[in-house]
Amino acid sequence: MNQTPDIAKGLLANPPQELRELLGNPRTTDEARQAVAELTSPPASQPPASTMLEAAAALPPASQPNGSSVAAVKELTNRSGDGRLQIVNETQEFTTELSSYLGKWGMLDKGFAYDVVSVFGSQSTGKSTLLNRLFGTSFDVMDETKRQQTTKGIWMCPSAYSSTLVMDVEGTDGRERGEDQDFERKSALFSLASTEVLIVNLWEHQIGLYQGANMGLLKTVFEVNLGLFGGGADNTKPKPQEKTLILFVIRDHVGATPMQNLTGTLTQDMEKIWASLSKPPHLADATLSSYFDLSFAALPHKILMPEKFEAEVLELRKRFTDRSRADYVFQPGYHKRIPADGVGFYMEGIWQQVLTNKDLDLPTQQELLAQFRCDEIAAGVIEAFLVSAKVVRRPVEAGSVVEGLGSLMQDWISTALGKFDRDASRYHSGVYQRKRADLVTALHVSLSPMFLGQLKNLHKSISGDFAKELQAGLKEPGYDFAAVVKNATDKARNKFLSGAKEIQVGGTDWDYETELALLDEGLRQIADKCRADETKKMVNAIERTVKRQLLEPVEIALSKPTPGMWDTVLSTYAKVSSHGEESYLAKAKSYNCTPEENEVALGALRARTWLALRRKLAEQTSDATVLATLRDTFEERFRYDETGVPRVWKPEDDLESAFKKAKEETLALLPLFATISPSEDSLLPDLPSPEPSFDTDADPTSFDPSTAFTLLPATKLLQLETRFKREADAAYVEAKRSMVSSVAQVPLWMYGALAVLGWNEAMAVLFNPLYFALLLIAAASSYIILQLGLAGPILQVSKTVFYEVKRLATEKLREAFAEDSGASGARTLTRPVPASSSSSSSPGSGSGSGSRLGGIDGHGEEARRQGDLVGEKVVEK
Ligand SMILES: Nc1nc2c(ncn2[C@@H]2O[C@H](COP(=O)(O)OP(=O)(O)OP(=O)(O)O)[C@@H](O)[C@H]2O)c(=O)[nH]1
Repeated sequence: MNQTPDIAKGLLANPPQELRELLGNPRTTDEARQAVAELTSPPASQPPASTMLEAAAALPPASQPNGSSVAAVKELTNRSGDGRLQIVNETQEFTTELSSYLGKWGMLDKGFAYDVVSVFGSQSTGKSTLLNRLFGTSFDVMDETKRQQTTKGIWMCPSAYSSTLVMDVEGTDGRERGEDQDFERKSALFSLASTEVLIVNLWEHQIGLYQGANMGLLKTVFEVNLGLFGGGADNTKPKPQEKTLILFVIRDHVGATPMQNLTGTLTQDMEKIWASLSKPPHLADATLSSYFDLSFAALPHKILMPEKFEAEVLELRKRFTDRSRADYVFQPGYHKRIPADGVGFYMEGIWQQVLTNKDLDLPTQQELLAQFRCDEIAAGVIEAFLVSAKVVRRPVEAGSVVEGLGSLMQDWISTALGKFDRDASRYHSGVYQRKRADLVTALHVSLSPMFLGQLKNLHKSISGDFAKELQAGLKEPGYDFAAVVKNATDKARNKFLSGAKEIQVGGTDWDYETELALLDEGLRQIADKCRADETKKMVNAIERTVKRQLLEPVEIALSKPTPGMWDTVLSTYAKVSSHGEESYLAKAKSYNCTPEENEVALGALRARTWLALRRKLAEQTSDATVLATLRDTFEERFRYDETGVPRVWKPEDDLESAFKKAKEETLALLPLFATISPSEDSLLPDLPSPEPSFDTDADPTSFDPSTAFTLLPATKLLQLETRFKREADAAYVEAKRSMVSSVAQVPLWMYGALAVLGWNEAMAVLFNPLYFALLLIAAASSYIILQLGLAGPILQVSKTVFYEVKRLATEKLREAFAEDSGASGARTLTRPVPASSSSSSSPGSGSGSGSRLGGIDGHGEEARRQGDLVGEKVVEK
């Protein structure tokens, strides 16, 4: 079972001092930190072995628990197709694939935690061999048998042991290029612009040969360096890191000459070369050490002393990997401060400049790089930002209020700026700051519609809640309208303000005041509408009360017409109207109505009160009502006496005078209904103006002020007078009749005569038991019939029976008399009739016969008539 993760965990749980320093070092990669974090936090599952390897590879070998195995993995990678890249080919073209290769090599996210080393030296001096041994790279090594130049142009390969990019530069002695030093100069420029450590590879026996190829190379390097980092006369631009380490690796060091001597000789040679340079005036005093540090290493003969060679190579490797060593070569002062993800673009730019421009302007290159990379990073950041924002943008556009939108927006901005800062802050500071400001603006601009949308949605939702709140408040018993509106408004405003402030993003000039003003206006309109509705309801309620108070007294007054009736009506009207207005004003106080609104509402109330009065008056002065009132008045005077007792007209009463008086008095009241005419004109009310603007839906009818006090026209009065007279006359006739009928009654003396004449019969009945019993039975039957209410039906049945008997008797009698007459008629007709009698030639006989027949017929008809009369008389009896 592999216990490496547990060991690593234990180590990381209580890290040694070196590891702590490493984690605190800004050059330690994010990847390494991430892997350490994963190991130290409790894992959901075992971390993959690759993560462990990556983490270990990202740490310097000194802290690698199993460094050799990691290197082996990387070496394998380097030997594969992706392991190296020719960044500049034989025709001096720069590769287009450097960035993608850097990605494959896992270098892009290293930030500044990477190093660049390049090697210079004569051709076929074992440079590629040295690099391969030192860094585990896979540069081509010369075939011993052919002795041909192998490295053409510039190659790059990552180190297997650290985040180091290694460049193998074509040999500089120009044996195969002739004396053309063009490429040598360009490659030196290129290397110095991007390299921290320049390895100068030379044989031990070349040292001291001042005129050798290496010396020419170094002179070129120094000259180029002055052009690059000398700054020229222009000191306005910031200088890049200007120091470079030159590491002399003395090959085939046999040890005969002490190292100290060799380094001394080389240093002297460098100083000589430096002194021999033609420097610009402002750099006349510049020393070699201002621009270069010199370092030395020696390696034994690879063929003759292979083991020693290997051992020394391993030792030399530590100077490239072990940060704790004093002679560690990648000191921060040498780093060219190009972030790893910009190396591809930067090197390409440098090479293009090298090809076209002899005076390479590094600050401009770094600015260009910064601009390019900052734009790229910002674009990536914005893309991720928009993806996050898209999820929330939809509901906002659909009209929803997204809770916590402000925090979300802040998070997106923080995340975006965090990413941008992490990647872009490594570039040119000025450009980074500028691009950051641009990014912030772009982020704010892209969020601005969401801010405005959320404000609108807040406005809408709060307006809805406000209306509901008002409705609920107005349903409370005894509510105070002004207080309800104020509470709801305060609540709505506070909600809006807290929502609007929540989505305010720092650094923006986003303004919610405009929307707040719109909200205020909207709330005011809703409250006004509500107030108008409530005012209408209130006016309607007052109107109902006013009508109740007004109409009954008016009806009573007009049903008993008197000359003072209009005074009563108008004073009631005035009292009720003013009471209604007072109660409106008392209630309207809490509605905060404006004086204009009060005026309109009061106008409406007055108009409606007047209309109600007018309608009632119209109703009371309709034909039927006026006639009924007159009739009642007339009857009251004619049919009842002064004490209210109904009159029974007697012959001695003066019916005509009484009738005349009652009729005249009643007719005198009719003109009262014609116009509203109080005893004093001052009692006439001021006519209200018809309501034009208040609740026209409720009662749009208006009235004509010119006929406001007229009720009945003269023609109508005449009609009513005529109709009334007719009715009064009928009443007179009826009274007269009743008087006659009372005159035709049985005289009193008849009752006396009846008592005297019928005394004996009455006594006979009373003292005869049979008659008396029959009388009692008859009385008892009558009583029962009356008690059961059968008198009517019995009477009806009796009548029916009587009429039926009468009819039958009449028919029988008629038949009987008809038969009797028929028999005598028949007897007359049986007499012989002369033949001539049927002849019509004798006018005498004709006429005689005719008169006889006529006599017979007239006799029969007469007899029948007499029979009928007798029959009828019998039946009547
Ligand atoms: N004497 C000696 N020969 C070496 C040493 N290292 C490598 N060689 C040999 O030198 C020859 C050239 O090696 P390379 O590594 O190709 O040299 P190079 O400088 O990269 O050659 P180019 O790329 O063509 O310029 C090879 O045949 C190696 O075996 C060394 O330390 N001493």
